[in-house]
Amino acid sequence: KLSAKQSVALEVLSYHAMASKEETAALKNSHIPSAKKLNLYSFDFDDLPLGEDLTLQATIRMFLELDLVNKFHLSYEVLCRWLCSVRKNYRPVTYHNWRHAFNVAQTMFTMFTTGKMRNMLTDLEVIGLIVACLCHDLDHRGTNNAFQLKVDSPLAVLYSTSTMEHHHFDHSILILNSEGNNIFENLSPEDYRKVIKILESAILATDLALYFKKRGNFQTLVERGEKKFVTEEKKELLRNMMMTACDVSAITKPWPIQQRVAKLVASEFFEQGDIEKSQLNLKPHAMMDREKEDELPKMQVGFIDAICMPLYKMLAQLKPSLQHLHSGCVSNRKEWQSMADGH
Ligand SMILES: CCCOc1ccc(S(=O)(=O)N2CCN(C)CC2)cc1-c1nc(CC)cc(=O)[nH]1
Repeated sequence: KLSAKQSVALEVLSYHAMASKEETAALKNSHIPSAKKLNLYSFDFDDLPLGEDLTLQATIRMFLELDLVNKFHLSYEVLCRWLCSVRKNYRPVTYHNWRHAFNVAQTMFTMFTTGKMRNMLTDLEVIGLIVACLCHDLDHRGTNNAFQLKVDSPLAVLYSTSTMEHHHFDHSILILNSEGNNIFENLSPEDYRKVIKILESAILATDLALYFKKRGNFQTLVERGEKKFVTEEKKELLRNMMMTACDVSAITKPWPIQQRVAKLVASEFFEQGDIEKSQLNLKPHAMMDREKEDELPKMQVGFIDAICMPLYKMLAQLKPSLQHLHSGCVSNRKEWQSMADGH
C-alpha cells in the first residue's frame, strides 16, 4: 500500500510515451539485414556506424537469430511496437541512452552465441535477459542513485535502495502493460510469472552495489569448478553476473571504442557534478568533477581493477569462449595505465 506521498510520486513518474502507428509499421515493414552484415556475433561490435532505425532492425535480428519469435509465439507487430516504445522511453542523455541499452543487449546476444553460454540457460532465461538488457536503464535521467536522494526526487520517495534500478524495472512493466505492447502476451501464466521474475532480478542486478554483494558467492562457485549452475539460486546468480558483464562491456571493446564511450560516461558524470556544484552547493565525487578530468585514466584503471577485471576473469574461467572479454579488458587497462603514467 503506497503512502499519499508515494502515490503522488508515482503519478508524477508515470509519464511515458508509447510507439506511434507509423513508426511501428515502418519497422514492421522494413527489411531486416542479416546478422553477418550487422556484425552482431562479434564481441568487438561497434554501434556507431548504425543509424537509429538500423539499431531497431538489429535488435529484431537478434530476436530472430535466437528463434524467440517462434519459441514464444511473439506477435511480430507487437514486438515491433514494444521495441519502438522501449527506445522512445530512453531520454536523450549523454550516456545512459537507447544506444547504451542496445550495446548491452548485443553483448548479451554475443555471450549466448559466440560465448557459448546459450546451452547453460533455458529459453525463458534467454528472452528474459535480452529484454532485461534492452529495458535495464529505461527513463534514465543521466544522474545516479545518490543524486535522487540529494534532490529529494520522487524516485527516492518510492525506492530507498537501488532507486534508479527499481524505476527502470517499473518502467519496463509500464510499457509491457500498455495496449499492444505486451510481447509476453502468449506465454502461459506460469512462464509469464517466471519471465517477469527473471526481468526484475536482472534489472536490479545492474546496481553495482548488488554486484559487490553477490560477487563473492559467484567467485566461490567458479573457484570450486562449478559448471552446471542447476539450482534456481545459482542460475539467478549467473544471470545477474552476466548482466553486470554486459552493462560495463564497453570496457572490453577495441581501444578507439572504449575511448569514445569513456568520454560519454565522463561527460554525463560531469553534467551531474556541475548541477551538484552550482545548484546544490555540494562537492561532487571526484569522477563527477570536471576540474579533476586529468585523473580520469587513473580512475578507469581503478574501475577496471575493482569492478571489471575480476568479473571477466571469473567468466573466462567458467567459459573459455568468453576469454575475448577478459583480453579486451586487459588491453584497455594497459592503455589507461600508460595514459595515467603520462605517455
Ligand atoms: C569515464 C569517466 C570516469 O568513470 C569512472 C570513474 C570511477 C569509477 S569507480 O569504479 O571508481 N567507481 C564506480 C562506483 N562508484 C560508486 C564510485 C566510482 C568508475 C567509472 C566508470 N564507470 C562506468 C559505469 C557507468 C563506466 C566507465 O567507463 N567508468
